[in-house]
Amino acid sequence: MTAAIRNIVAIVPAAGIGSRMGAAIPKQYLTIGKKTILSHTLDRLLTHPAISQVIVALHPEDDLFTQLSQAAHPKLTQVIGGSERADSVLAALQIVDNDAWALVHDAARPCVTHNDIDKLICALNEFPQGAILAAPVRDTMKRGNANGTIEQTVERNQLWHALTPQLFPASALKDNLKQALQAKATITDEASAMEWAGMCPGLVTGRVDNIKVTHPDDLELAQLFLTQQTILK
Ligand SMILES: Nc1ccn([C@@H]2O[C@H](COP(=O)(O)OP(=O)(O)OP(=O)(O)O)[C@@H](O)[C@H]2O)c(=O)n1
Ligand SMILES: C[C@](O)(CO)[C@H](O)COP(=O)(O)O
Repeated sequence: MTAAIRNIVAIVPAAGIGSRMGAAIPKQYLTIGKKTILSHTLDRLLTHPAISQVIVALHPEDDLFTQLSQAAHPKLTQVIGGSERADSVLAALQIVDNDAWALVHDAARPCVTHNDIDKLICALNEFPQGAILAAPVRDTMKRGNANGTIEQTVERNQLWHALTPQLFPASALKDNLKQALQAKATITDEASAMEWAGMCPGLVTGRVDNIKVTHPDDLELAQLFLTQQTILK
């Protein structure tokens, strides 16, 4: 089967403030090795041969992005993000051609590999409505309650951690995301907007080192993974 030629545009929501990180600056501008987290992420996307353009959604008061070398990259376009992650993604989708595919990837996930991006793109042959990278849950899962004790054990069969990138037809994602937000649906990733519209996105097993840097202890883990990926190249 010949691979379909798709126009794939990467969207990087990078307009958050990183409150759970508790740093003096937004977490995407913290450095790992010699680059910021955002620079690591953008380099992974800008160097992937199947990605034609990278759109980064920035906080309206972001005065750090222009200091990154990637800011001048010819494939990169900036937009102003919104109050929630989904708003930032929707802002970026406004400038994506309707016939393109939107590959949405968190700025806070610097360890994504080209191999995982390739897996996701290839999976579109099996999942024409779109697909996401995800990691099957390994541990026994518990739901806690307000007093800090276990309420129940959650069935972990077919339970997955949703990762990014998440890859969908740009036009459908834009329409469904807009309508889901207008309906006040809880949208924490692109797949939830597509599910809200009745779609069935595919699950593509991704690497567990594709972590989202969220809390302070994630920084050391991301540094370890980035170092290991460089050594094992
Ligand atoms: N209004 C927002 C909120 C988040 N994001 C981006 O969405 C990604 C995932 O969000 P998260 O990890 O929650 O980042 P923050 O919102 O910055 O973190 P926190 O919730 O701890 O403030 C991040 O790259 C973040 O920059 C965004 O573009 N626009
Ligand atoms: C999109 C995401 O990374 C998938 O797990 C996650 O939903 C982002 O959540 P956040 O609270 O905006 O970090």
